[in-house]
Amino acid sequence: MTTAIEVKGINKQFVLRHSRSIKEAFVWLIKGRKGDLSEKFHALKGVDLDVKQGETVALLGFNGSGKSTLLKHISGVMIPDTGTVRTRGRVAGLIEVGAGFHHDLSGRDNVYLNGAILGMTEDQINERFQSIVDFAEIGDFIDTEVKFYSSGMYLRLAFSVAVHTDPEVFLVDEILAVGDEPFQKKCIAKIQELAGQGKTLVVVSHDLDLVSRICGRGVLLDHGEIIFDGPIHDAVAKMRGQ
Ligand SMILES: Nc1ncnc2c1ncn2[C@@H]1O[C@H](COP(=O)(O)OP(=O)(O)OP(=O)(O)O)[C@@H](O)[C@H]1O
Repeated sequence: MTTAIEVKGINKQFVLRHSRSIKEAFVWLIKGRKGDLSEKFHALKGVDLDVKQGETVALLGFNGSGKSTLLKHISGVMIPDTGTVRTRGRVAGLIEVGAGFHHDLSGRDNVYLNGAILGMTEDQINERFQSIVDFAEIGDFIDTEVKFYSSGMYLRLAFSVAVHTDPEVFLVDEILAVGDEPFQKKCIAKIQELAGQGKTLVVVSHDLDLVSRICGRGVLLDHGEIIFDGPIHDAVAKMRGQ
Protein backbone atom coordinates (compact mmCIF):
# COMPACT_ATOMS: atom_id res chain seq x y z
CA MET A 1 0.00 0.00 0.00
CA THR A 2 1.17 3.52 -0.79
CA THR A 3 2.31 5.73 2.04
CA ALA A 4 0.30 8.96 2.30
CA ILE A 5 2.05 10.50 5.32
CA GLU A 6 5.56 9.76 6.52
CA VAL A 7 6.74 11.39 9.72
CA LYS A 8 10.29 10.50 10.70
CA GLY A 9 11.85 11.32 14.05
CA ILE A 10 10.43 14.80 14.43
CA ASN A 11 11.32 16.98 17.38
CA LYS A 12 9.75 20.31 18.20
CA GLN A 13 10.64 22.67 20.99
CA PHE A 14 8.79 25.86 21.84
CA VAL A 15 10.26 28.83 23.62
CA LEU A 16 8.26 29.27 26.79
CA ARG A 17 9.91 32.33 28.26
CA HIS A 18 11.74 34.99 26.28
CA SER A 19 12.18 37.65 28.90
CA ARG A 20 14.61 37.45 31.80
CA SER A 21 15.48 39.89 34.54
CA ILE A 22 18.46 42.18 34.03
CA LYS A 23 20.24 40.28 36.82
CA GLU A 24 19.73 36.92 35.07
CA ALA A 25 20.88 38.38 31.75
CA PHE A 26 23.95 39.91 33.43
CA VAL A 27 24.93 36.63 35.10
CA TRP A 28 24.47 34.88 31.76
CA LEU A 29 26.69 37.48 30.04
CA ILE A 30 29.56 37.34 32.54
CA LYS A 31 29.46 33.55 32.50
CA GLY A 32 30.33 33.77 28.82
CA ARG A 33 26.78 33.34 27.40
CA LYS A 34 26.76 29.68 28.32
CA GLY A 35 23.52 27.78 27.94
CA ASP A 36 20.23 29.10 26.71
CA LEU A 37 18.65 32.14 28.26
CA SER A 38 15.15 31.22 27.13
CA GLU A 39 13.18 28.36 28.65
CA LYS A 40 12.23 25.65 26.16
CA PHE A 41 9.37 23.17 26.09
CA HIS A 42 9.79 19.90 24.21
CA ALA A 43 6.38 19.43 22.54
CA LEU A 44 7.26 16.53 20.19
CA LYS A 45 9.98 14.04 21.04
CA GLY A 46 11.22 11.91 18.17
CA VAL A 47 7.80 11.14 16.72
CA ASP A 48 7.56 8.54 13.92
CA LEU A 49 4.29 7.97 12.11
CA ASP A 50 3.51 6.17 8.89
CA VAL A 51 0.02 6.49 7.45
CA LYS A 52 -0.99 4.47 4.40
CA GLN A 53 -3.30 5.79 1.72
CA GLY A 54 -6.94 5.24 2.76
CA GLU A 55 -6.23 4.90 6.47
CA THR A 56 -8.41 6.80 8.95
CA VAL A 57 -6.34 7.79 11.96
CA ALA A 58 -7.31 9.50 15.22
CA LEU A 59 -4.67 11.34 17.23
CA LEU A 60 -5.64 10.94 20.88
CA GLY A 61 -4.18 12.13 24.15
CA PHE A 62 -4.77 14.44 27.06
CA ASN A 63 -4.54 18.26 26.86
CA GLY A 64 -1.10 19.41 25.86
CA SER A 65 0.12 15.97 24.73
CA GLY A 66 1.09 17.29 21.29
CA LYS A 67 -1.80 16.22 19.01
CA SER A 68 -2.42 19.60 17.37
CA THR A 69 1.31 20.24 17.07
CA LEU A 70 1.74 16.94 15.23
CA LEU A 71 -1.20 17.71 12.94
CA LYS A 72 0.26 21.14 12.15
CA HIS A 73 3.53 19.47 11.16
CA ILE A 74 1.66 17.09 8.85
CA SER A 75 -0.21 20.01 7.25
CA GLY A 76 3.04 21.91 6.80
CA VAL A 77 2.12 24.97 8.86
CA MET A 78 4.86 24.04 11.33
CA ILE A 79 8.39 22.95 10.52
CA PRO A 80 10.14 20.47 12.83
CA ASP A 81 13.43 21.35 14.55
CA THR A 82 14.75 17.98 13.42
CA GLY A 83 13.26 15.09 11.48
CA THR A 84 11.17 15.04 8.31
CA VAL A 85 7.53 15.05 7.24
CA ARG A 86 6.42 13.93 3.80
CA THR A 87 2.92 13.78 2.37
CA ARG A 88 1.62 12.45 -0.92
CA GLY A 89 -1.21 14.14 -2.83
CA ARG A 90 -3.30 17.19 -2.11
CA VAL A 91 -3.57 17.92 1.62
CA ALA A 92 -6.49 19.95 2.98
CA GLY A 93 -6.56 20.80 6.62
CA LEU A 94 -9.12 22.24 8.97
CA ILE A 95 -6.69 23.07 11.70
CA GLU A 96 -7.83 26.41 13.01
CA VAL A 97 -11.22 27.82 12.21
CA GLY A 98 -10.91 30.72 9.83
CA ALA A 99 -7.16 30.34 9.27
CA GLY A 100 -6.51 31.41 5.70
CA PHE A 101 -9.58 33.65 5.69
CA HIS A 102 -9.17 37.38 5.20
CA HIS A 103 -11.40 39.27 7.64
CA ASP A 104 -12.12 42.25 5.42
CA LEU A 105 -13.21 40.18 2.45
CA SER A 106 -16.67 38.74 1.87
CA GLY A 107 -17.43 35.03 2.15
CA ARG A 108 -17.51 34.89 -1.65
CA ASP A 109 -14.02 36.41 -2.04
CA ASN A 110 -12.71 34.17 0.70
CA VAL A 111 -14.00 31.09 -1.12
CA TYR A 112 -11.83 32.13 -4.08
CA LEU A 113 -8.86 33.04 -1.89
CA ASN A 114 -9.01 29.91 0.25
CA GLY A 115 -9.77 27.69 -2.73
CA ALA A 116 -6.71 29.05 -4.53
CA ILE A 117 -4.53 28.53 -1.45
CA LEU A 118 -5.75 24.94 -1.28
CA GLY A 119 -4.80 24.42 -4.92
CA MET A 120 -8.00 24.90 -6.94
CA THR A 121 -8.01 26.81 -10.21
CA GLU A 122 -10.47 29.70 -10.79
CA ASP A 123 -12.50 27.53 -13.19
CA GLN A 124 -12.74 24.74 -10.62
CA ILE A 125 -13.94 27.20 -7.99
CA ASN A 126 -16.50 28.73 -10.41
CA GLU A 127 -17.77 25.25 -11.15
CA ARG A 128 -18.05 24.25 -7.47
CA PHE A 129 -19.03 27.64 -6.04
CA GLN A 130 -22.77 26.97 -5.69
CA SER A 131 -22.14 23.57 -4.19
CA ILE A 132 -19.72 25.14 -1.65
CA VAL A 133 -22.32 27.75 -0.63
CA ASP A 134 -25.10 25.16 -0.51
CA PHE A 135 -23.08 22.81 1.70
CA ALA A 136 -22.14 25.68 4.05
CA GLU A 137 -25.79 26.78 4.27
CA ILE A 138 -24.87 30.37 4.97
CA GLY A 139 -27.26 31.77 2.32
CA ASP A 140 -27.13 35.52 1.76
CA PHE A 141 -24.25 35.91 4.21
CA ILE A 142 -21.93 34.80 1.41
CA ASP A 143 -21.62 38.48 0.42
CA THR A 144 -21.00 39.71 3.98
CA GLU A 145 -17.47 40.36 5.22
CA VAL A 146 -16.37 37.34 7.23
CA LYS A 147 -15.40 39.47 10.23
CA PHE A 148 -19.14 39.57 10.94
CA TYR A 149 -19.48 35.77 10.85
CA SER A 150 -20.07 33.69 13.96
CA SER A 151 -17.46 30.99 14.67
CA GLY A 152 -19.95 28.37 13.43
CA MET A 153 -20.37 30.24 10.15
CA TYR A 154 -16.60 30.40 9.71
CA LEU A 155 -16.42 26.66 10.26
CA ARG A 156 -19.22 25.99 7.78
CA LEU A 157 -17.53 27.91 5.00
CA ALA A 158 -14.01 26.67 5.78
CA PHE A 159 -15.15 23.04 5.97
CA SER A 160 -17.13 23.38 2.77
CA VAL A 161 -14.21 24.88 0.82
CA ALA A 162 -11.81 22.25 2.17
CA VAL A 163 -13.96 19.25 1.19
CA HIS A 164 -14.62 20.73 -2.25
CA THR A 165 -10.89 20.76 -3.02
CA ASP A 166 -11.14 16.99 -3.34
CA PRO A 167 -8.18 16.32 -1.03
CA GLU A 168 -6.26 13.05 -0.94
CA VAL A 169 -5.29 13.69 2.66
CA PHE A 170 -7.80 15.40 4.93
CA LEU A 171 -6.71 16.72 8.34
CA VAL A 172 -9.28 17.80 10.90
CA ASP A 173 -8.59 19.30 14.32
CA GLU A 174 -11.14 19.61 17.12
CA ILE A 175 -12.88 22.38 15.18
CA LEU A 176 -16.11 20.46 14.62
CA ALA A 177 -16.90 21.41 18.21
CA VAL A 178 -18.03 24.91 17.18
CA GLY A 179 -20.60 23.65 14.68
CA ASP A 180 -24.18 23.05 15.77
CA GLU A 181 -25.47 19.48 15.90
CA PRO A 182 -27.10 19.29 12.45
CA PHE A 183 -23.97 20.71 10.81
CA GLN A 184 -21.70 18.40 12.83
CA LYS A 185 -23.73 15.43 11.60
CA LYS A 186 -23.39 16.66 8.04
CA CYS A 187 -19.61 17.07 8.42
CA ILE A 188 -19.26 13.61 9.94
CA ALA A 189 -21.27 12.13 7.07
CA LYS A 190 -18.99 13.96 4.62
CA ILE A 191 -15.87 12.74 6.43
CA GLN A 192 -17.22 9.18 6.33
CA GLU A 193 -17.94 9.61 2.61
CA LEU A 194 -14.34 10.75 2.02
CA ALA A 195 -13.05 7.78 4.01
CA GLY A 196 -15.32 5.49 1.96
CA GLN A 197 -13.72 6.88 -1.21
CA GLY A 198 -10.33 5.76 0.05
CA LYS A 199 -9.08 9.18 1.15
CA THR A 200 -6.60 9.40 3.99
CA LEU A 201 -7.91 10.99 7.15
CA VAL A 202 -6.20 12.23 10.31
CA VAL A 203 -8.47 13.56 13.03
CA VAL A 204 -7.68 15.17 16.38
CA SER A 205 -10.54 14.85 18.81
CA HIS A 206 -11.47 14.32 22.44
CA ASP A 207 -14.79 12.85 21.36
CA LEU A 208 -13.92 9.17 21.73
CA ASP A 209 -17.32 7.91 20.51
CA LEU A 210 -17.03 10.01 17.40
CA VAL A 211 -13.50 8.86 16.52
CA SER A 212 -14.53 5.25 17.16
CA ARG A 213 -17.15 5.68 14.45
CA ILE A 214 -15.00 7.37 11.83
CA CYS A 215 -11.47 6.04 12.39
CA GLY A 216 -9.89 2.62 12.12
CA ARG A 217 -6.61 3.41 13.84
CA GLY A 218 -5.80 5.29 17.02
CA VAL A 219 -2.48 6.91 17.89
CA LEU A 220 -2.08 7.88 21.53
CA LEU A 221 0.26 10.72 22.46
CA ASP A 222 1.61 11.45 25.90
CA HIS A 223 3.98 14.34 26.65
CA GLY A 224 5.03 14.56 23.01
CA GLU A 225 5.62 10.82 22.50
CA ILE A 226 3.56 8.10 20.86
CA ILE A 227 2.73 5.58 23.57
CA PHE A 228 0.23 3.47 21.63
CA ASP A 229 -0.56 2.92 17.96
CA GLY A 230 -3.15 0.33 16.97
CA PRO A 231 -6.82 -0.44 16.34
CA ILE A 232 -9.08 2.48 17.35
CA HIS A 233 -11.04 0.45 19.91
CA ASP A 234 -7.85 -0.51 21.76
CA ALA A 235 -6.62 3.10 21.67
CA VAL A 236 -9.94 4.39 23.00
CA ALA A 237 -9.95 1.74 25.76
CA LYS A 238 -6.45 2.85 26.73
CA MET A 239 -7.55 6.49 26.79
CA ARG A 240 -10.40 5.52 29.07
CA GLY A 241 -7.96 3.68 31.29
CA GLN A 242 -9.51 0.26 30.64
N1 LIG B 1 3.30 28.11 19.51
C1 LIG B 1 3.53 27.59 20.71
N2 LIG B 1 4.38 28.17 21.59
C2 LIG B 1 4.64 27.63 22.79
N3 LIG B 1 4.11 26.47 23.23
C3 LIG B 1 3.27 25.84 22.40
C4 LIG B 1 2.92 26.36 21.11
N4 LIG B 1 2.07 25.48 20.52
C5 LIG B 1 1.89 24.49 21.40
N5 LIG B 1 2.61 24.69 22.52
C6 LIG B 1 2.68 23.80 23.69
O1 LIG B 1 2.92 22.47 23.23
C7 LIG B 1 2.16 21.54 23.98
C8 LIG B 1 1.35 20.68 23.05
O2 LIG B 1 0.33 21.47 22.49
P1 LIG B 1 -0.78 20.87 21.54
O3 LIG B 1 -1.69 22.01 21.17
O4 LIG B 1 -0.14 20.12 20.45
O5 LIG B 1 -1.52 19.87 22.50
P2 LIG B 1 -2.83 19.01 22.26
O6 LIG B 1 -2.50 17.60 22.56
O7 LIG B 1 -3.42 19.31 20.93
O8 LIG B 1 -3.75 19.60 23.42
P3 LIG B 1 -5.31 19.87 23.54
O9 LIG B 1 -5.98 18.57 23.80
O10 LIG B 1 -5.38 20.76 24.73
O11 LIG B 1 -5.77 20.56 22.29
C9 LIG B 1 1.33 22.35 24.95
O12 LIG B 1 1.94 22.30 26.22
C10 LIG B 1 1.34 23.75 24.40
O13 LIG B 1 1.31 24.71 25.44
